[in-house]
Amino acid sequence: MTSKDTIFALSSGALPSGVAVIRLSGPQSQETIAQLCGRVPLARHASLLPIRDRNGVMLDQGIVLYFPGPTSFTGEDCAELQIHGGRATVKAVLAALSDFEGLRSAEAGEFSRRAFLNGRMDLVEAEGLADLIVAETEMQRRLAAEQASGGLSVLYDSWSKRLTHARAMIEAELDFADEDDVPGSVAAAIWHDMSALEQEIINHLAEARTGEIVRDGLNVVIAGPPNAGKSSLLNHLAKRDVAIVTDVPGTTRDILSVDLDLSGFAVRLHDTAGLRETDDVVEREGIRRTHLSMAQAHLVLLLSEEPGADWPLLGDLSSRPVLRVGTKTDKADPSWPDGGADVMISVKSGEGIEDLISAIARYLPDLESGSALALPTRQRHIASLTTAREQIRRALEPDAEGLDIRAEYLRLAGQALGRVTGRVDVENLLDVIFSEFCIGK
Ligand SMILES: Nc1nc2c(c(=O)[nH]1)N(C=O)[C@@H](CNc1ccc(C(=O)N[C@@H](CCC(=O)O)C(=O)O)cc1)CN2
Ligand SMILES: Nc1nc2c(ncn2[C@@H]2O[C@H](COP(=O)(O)OP(=O)(O)OP(=O)(O)O)[C@@H](O)[C@H]2O)c(=O)[nH]1
Ligand SMILES: [Mg+2]
Repeated sequence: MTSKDTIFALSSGALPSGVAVIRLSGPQSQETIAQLCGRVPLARHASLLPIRDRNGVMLDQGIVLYFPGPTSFTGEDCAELQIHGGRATVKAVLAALSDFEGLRSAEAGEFSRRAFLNGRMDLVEAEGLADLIVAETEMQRRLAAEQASGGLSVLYDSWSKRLTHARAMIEAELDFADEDDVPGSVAAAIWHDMSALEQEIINHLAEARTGEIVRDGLNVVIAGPPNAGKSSLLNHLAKRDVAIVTDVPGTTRDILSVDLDLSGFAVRLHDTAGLRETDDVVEREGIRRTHLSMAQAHLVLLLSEEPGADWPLLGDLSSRPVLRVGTKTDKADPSWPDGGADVMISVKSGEGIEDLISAIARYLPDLESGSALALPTRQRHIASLTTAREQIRRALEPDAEGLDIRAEYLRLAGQALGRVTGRVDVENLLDVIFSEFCIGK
């Protein structure tokens, strides 16, 4: 399938840059390059060519590439203009491209979308590619790279195959059980495998939390009474003055978030409004938001200058894991009790900060270095995988209805899996039947 429009876009990053890459995809890619550059380079060979507008005015000299479909990134004819990355240069070349009839700017993700529609990659891979581009930490990169290169797709496809095979066996038993060349009760053997498959999906889904933490970061909420030093800690860990710090209790009202890289993992730190009874409407709204973010946290850092006194007051604040952090140790009399603090810190002296970071790191997933990260990451996948699991469970119920109904549950499970990779197919059911038995004799 080819799209009618030829699309183009600046595919490299922010300008100015040393070199800027403009990509084209669609039926007019070749003709556009011919007119713009005077000739079309040999397929997949870089050529240094002039780039001229329709009046023959030279805009730049660039490295030009032509990738004929279907063996291109999108599966369509593609081209690349690698030009000087000045704002005006890029603007002029993009304007020259707009002048061509039938060419238009690409929408967000449109190259990948075409690659998917042309069967160059599946949905999971396309999503992995999108994650790879925004990956900021080593773990995010590894997770996205595994997904973009088809690691997850292989797993999901193998599950789909098993479901299809099971259905084929049931179909065969239903349709041809009275014929000699189909072994009797062959379907019985597949229930064992379906039960194993259900368990594999359960195990995979059990890693969804890890996948989400790796992809979206560990959510760490800094909470505690006003003036405890929450914003000071955020600034200290972020190594910049993100939050306003004053000695006025109730300074922070909005939630401020900062992303940190902790041993290759993304950690999202949230500074919050100090918890106290107040009549100030704005501060009350801030405190309401503090409670909301605490409820969603993977970890709450409960800060207090007077640990022993505050914690009982703060009471059962969080249903989430909590680290009790005593603050401003530089001010405190060393003989004071720590009130059961997990860590004592001072942002002024730096004391205890490394201990705090180590304590937070203990809440990060324990992943083997170098191993493939085939984890579910997106709600979309998790929802469909859960549906698949539920349908398999139904098919396995001991008092389930007849074979035909149980086969239907397996079909629905396969459909749910197919929605994950974006290749819901039914055609290969017949292929499997014919390859396993000589029915068409
Ligand atoms: N200059 C440039 N660099 C780039 C990209 C690009 O589009 N342009 N990529 C964009 O994401 C990534 C590389 N990904 C790509 C994936 C497939 C094909 C491609 O043309 N595949 C054909 C032919 C493969 C071959 O040469 O053997 C194919 O698979 O049939 C190109 C780039 C990263 N670097
Ligand atoms: N000596 C000392 N002072 C600190 C330390 N940490 C914070 N402070 C001071 O404590 C005061 C309050 O700090 P903030 O970081 O604004 O406290 P907060 O918990 O964000 O307060 P609210 O936003 O009002 O809830 C400021 O005057 C800080 O300079 C510390 O480690 N040592
Ligand atoms: Mg604050």
